[in-house]
Amino acid sequence: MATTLSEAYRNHPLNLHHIIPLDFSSIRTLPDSHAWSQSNDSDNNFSYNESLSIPIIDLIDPHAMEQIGFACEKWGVFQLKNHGIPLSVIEEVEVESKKLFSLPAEEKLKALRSPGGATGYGRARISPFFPKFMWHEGFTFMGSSDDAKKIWPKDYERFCDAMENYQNQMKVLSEKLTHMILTFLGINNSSQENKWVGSTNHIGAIQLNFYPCCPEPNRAMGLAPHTDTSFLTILHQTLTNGLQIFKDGSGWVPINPNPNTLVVNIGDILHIMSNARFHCALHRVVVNKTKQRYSMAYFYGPPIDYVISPIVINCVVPRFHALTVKEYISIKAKNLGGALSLITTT
Ligand SMILES: O=C(O)CCC(=O)C(=O)O
Ligand SMILES: [Fe+2]
Repeated sequence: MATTLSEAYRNHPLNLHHIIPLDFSSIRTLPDSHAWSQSNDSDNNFSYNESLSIPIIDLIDPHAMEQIGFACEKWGVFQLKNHGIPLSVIEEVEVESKKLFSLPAEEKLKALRSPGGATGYGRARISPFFPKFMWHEGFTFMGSSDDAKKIWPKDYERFCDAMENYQNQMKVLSEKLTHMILTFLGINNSSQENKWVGSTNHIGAIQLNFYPCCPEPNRAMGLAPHTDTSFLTILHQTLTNGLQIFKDGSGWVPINPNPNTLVVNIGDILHIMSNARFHCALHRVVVNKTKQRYSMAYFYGPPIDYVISPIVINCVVPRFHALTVKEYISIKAKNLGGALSLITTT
């Protein structure tokens, strides 16, 4: 599974030689390399709409499937409670994540993601599309202990066990949500669209994110606006605000953390499969002056040779051309936000 996603990224090397091993904790003023706006235009860039809130769905509610379907149509994102992931599994991954990001820069750089690689420490994959650096560090894990061994040659097991437990739990939850979502879309469990769900032949990756305190949060960007390439993403965030979703007509809407609640968002692949019936949520992360923020995302989707095509019922015209996951990853790696419009049929 890990090798397959690596294969898709190998053809799109990221030029990481200009990564700034910025020791965020020692910085007192915002460097120009990280300044996204002038001090006088910051209000426009970072304003948001607090009058709206993203639905919170209880997974054990008998109507959860319909509620999830409606949330996907309206928002492309929802919050999930009673999700069944043990608190201890989430706490462990949080502890290990904090341990990793608190290391000195030179330790973390031992596991720097190679240009054609898919895992390890480094900047966000979307970085090359933006002129400024983000106030963010990331680490991608896909089941292998190789990167952790570079950082902790003898003492990597705790970290890897925590990541693996989290990954296994997230996979089970993703499969459950996927069955509910496909059923909502009118696809039965034995059909072709469902075959990858529950098999080992899928893509599952953990993305650890860290947003250090920032001296000028109104001029810096934690994670720039993007949609996820996944089928769906499940995210745990620590108790610091920062994640926002873009809603047409309303602007940026915060998804502030709720204890014991995960955030689930629709990625490009499900947006295509739903023939654009489901929204794929554009999201970003803003930063904070006094509070650090961590998040742990699990990206879930079909294997790279799976053909993504819109599920169309009642002679509705497909809005996207069919293509493999690998082809879509390749288009996204070159076009980011423009990728979907390149595969539309009209
Ligand atoms: O940190 C967050 O809340 C969002 C992270 C995210 O969007 C991502 O890893 O793709
Ligand atoms: Fe994301």
